[in-house]
Amino acid sequence: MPSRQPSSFPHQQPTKHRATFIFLVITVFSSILILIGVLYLLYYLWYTLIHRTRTSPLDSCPEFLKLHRYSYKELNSATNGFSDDNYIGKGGSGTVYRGILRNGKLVAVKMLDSESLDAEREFQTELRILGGLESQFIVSLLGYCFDKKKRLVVYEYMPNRSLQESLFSDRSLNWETRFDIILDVARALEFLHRECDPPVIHGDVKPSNVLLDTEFRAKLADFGLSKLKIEPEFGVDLFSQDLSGTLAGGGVGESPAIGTPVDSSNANEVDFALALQASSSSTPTNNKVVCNNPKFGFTNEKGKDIENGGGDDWINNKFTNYDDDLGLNFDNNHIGESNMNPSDDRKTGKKQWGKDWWWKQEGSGELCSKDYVREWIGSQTCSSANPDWDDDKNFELKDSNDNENKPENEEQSGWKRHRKMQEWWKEEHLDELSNKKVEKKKKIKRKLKLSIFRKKRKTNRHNHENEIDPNTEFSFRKNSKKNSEDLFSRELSSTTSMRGTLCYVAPEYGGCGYLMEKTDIYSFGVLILVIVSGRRPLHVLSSPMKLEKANLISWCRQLAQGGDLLELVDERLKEGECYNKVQAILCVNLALACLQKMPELRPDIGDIVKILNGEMDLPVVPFEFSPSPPSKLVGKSKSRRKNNNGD
Ligand SMILES: Nc1ncnc2c1ncn2[C@@H]1O[C@H](COP(=O)(O)OP(=O)(O)OP(=O)(O)O)[C@@H](O)[C@H]1O
Repeated sequence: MPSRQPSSFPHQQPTKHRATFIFLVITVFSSILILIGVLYLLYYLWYTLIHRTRTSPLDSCPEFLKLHRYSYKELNSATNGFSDDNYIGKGGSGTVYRGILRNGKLVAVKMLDSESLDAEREFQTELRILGGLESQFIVSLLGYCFDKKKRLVVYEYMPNRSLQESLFSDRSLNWETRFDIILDVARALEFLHRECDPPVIHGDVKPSNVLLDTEFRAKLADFGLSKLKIEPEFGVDLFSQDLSGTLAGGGVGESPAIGTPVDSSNANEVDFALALQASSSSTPTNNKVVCNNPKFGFTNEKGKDIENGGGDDWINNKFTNYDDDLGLNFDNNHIGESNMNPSDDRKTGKKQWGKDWWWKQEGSGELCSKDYVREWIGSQTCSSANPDWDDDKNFELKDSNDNENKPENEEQSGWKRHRKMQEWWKEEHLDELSNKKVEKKKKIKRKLKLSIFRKKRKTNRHNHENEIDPNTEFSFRKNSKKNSEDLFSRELSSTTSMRGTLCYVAPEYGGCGYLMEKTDIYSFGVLILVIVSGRRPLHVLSSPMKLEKANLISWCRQLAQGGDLLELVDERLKEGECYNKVQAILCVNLALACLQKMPELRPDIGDIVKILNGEMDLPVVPFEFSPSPPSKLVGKSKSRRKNNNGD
């Protein structure tokens, strides 16, 4: 049998070769395609990464897309290289310059301090919130510039600058203008609280944030500290909580009370506000402690009443025993004693907070308390048209005469005081600062685990955040200028350690509590008093008689008791009797209503506008007690008032 020959072999060979060839071609092509794909992917990743670092993180937010983004070059030429000629003013977060854009539009350009993390946060908050607001009572945000480390915000230009400058300058504002400004600010708040969805809480209502146009109509500005009232941040209903459960404990280590910040990392932020508020308390007896900050370990008012078996009288006491006046109240007899955690002895031993240090006059060679306050008071020691301030200047002179042995000019002594103030604060807060540092380091570690890509950036950022330099943490004049006028020219202002502005911030907020509409209402109350009186909220004067007027809110409450509210009106208005007395009384009474300690008792902004427009009567204001300074300091004036009242 013939063997089987592979008859098809000659035909199969080329077929097999062809198949191999096709297979090879496909393999090569697909390899090339895969390679191209991988290369493209790598290129895409690289491009995105590079591109991302070159654009603003704000670009991805829809709110910012509608805002105009200016180039730094454009703003640089608009402000003539940010020249001194175009310098308008300096605030806590940056410097403001006047500028003219290429289209001829006059603008105000705020250059934020690039070093400050607060500035970065405020920059984003300002753009996110103000960028979306449109109202004739709110300053318009025209655009922004984000260039490497530089952050600039462009606003409409307000020719008459801030209310702060107008109110405390030689050109006094007449009554009509003042009343209109009050109404404008009320309308601005009405817009924010009632017409915006979600409502916006401004968080920093004060004269330097009220800007005036050509006709002196006011617009609210500076939304760097503002908040949108959105859940869940605002999910905690501050005032419908079980007060008994929350307040009864109140001691150290127990649940913090309402309005008390939960985040211990923020605790530092409130401390100084509390300290100064503590210092404002001056009634030696009968004061109840309502500070609930666990850091200080004070027993709250209700807790104390319960201890004393008087729990049911709590609400009543609230209205009759409130001391105050920048807000929180402290028992002078107990601060640093029974209410204090023994572990806090360190704080109380050296600290003078429990004893009304700011009422105390000259010390024993130590930096006296008045000097601390002077630091806070700021520019009132500089030029002013207010007759009271002349007294203050005389006092300054007297001080320097007393110290003839140590001749030093105002600038030197000012700096010396400032340094001492910083040292004092550093010493007081050293432990807290290092605790904060450790806390934040832990946070960074956690965050680093979450992201590999942003590892480097995040580390840098947070390390920077951790670099707590006590010298800058609490600085009154971070950007101090050389001349002596600037030495005192910073108004009480938001600092890196305190959110909001001292004296304007509501007691329940205290720097890091929940920002609510009623927090703005409190600040608005202070603003009304400042506008009506032409005085700053905290104003230390030389003569004992005037010392009782140092705290504007406290003084106003005393006047309310005596029924002589018009005494509060700016002397410059009183001179020619050129003001509307009915409106003035209405304003002061309204302010008192806004300054209620219990936030829910303050009127809401809708009612305030109606009251100012004469469409609604002022609600009856519950009586709140305000103390006088220690009698040895104001003995004369007190007795005089008593006599006047026929007591
Ligand atoms: N749009 C504007 N038009 C005209 N002047 C302005 C404008 N914005 C701000 N200014 C001026 O610049 C000054 C500084 O403003 P800025 O908002 O930086 O600080 P501030 O409100 O005084 O203080 P802080 O930021 O600490 O609250 C203001 O007092 C005001 O005189």
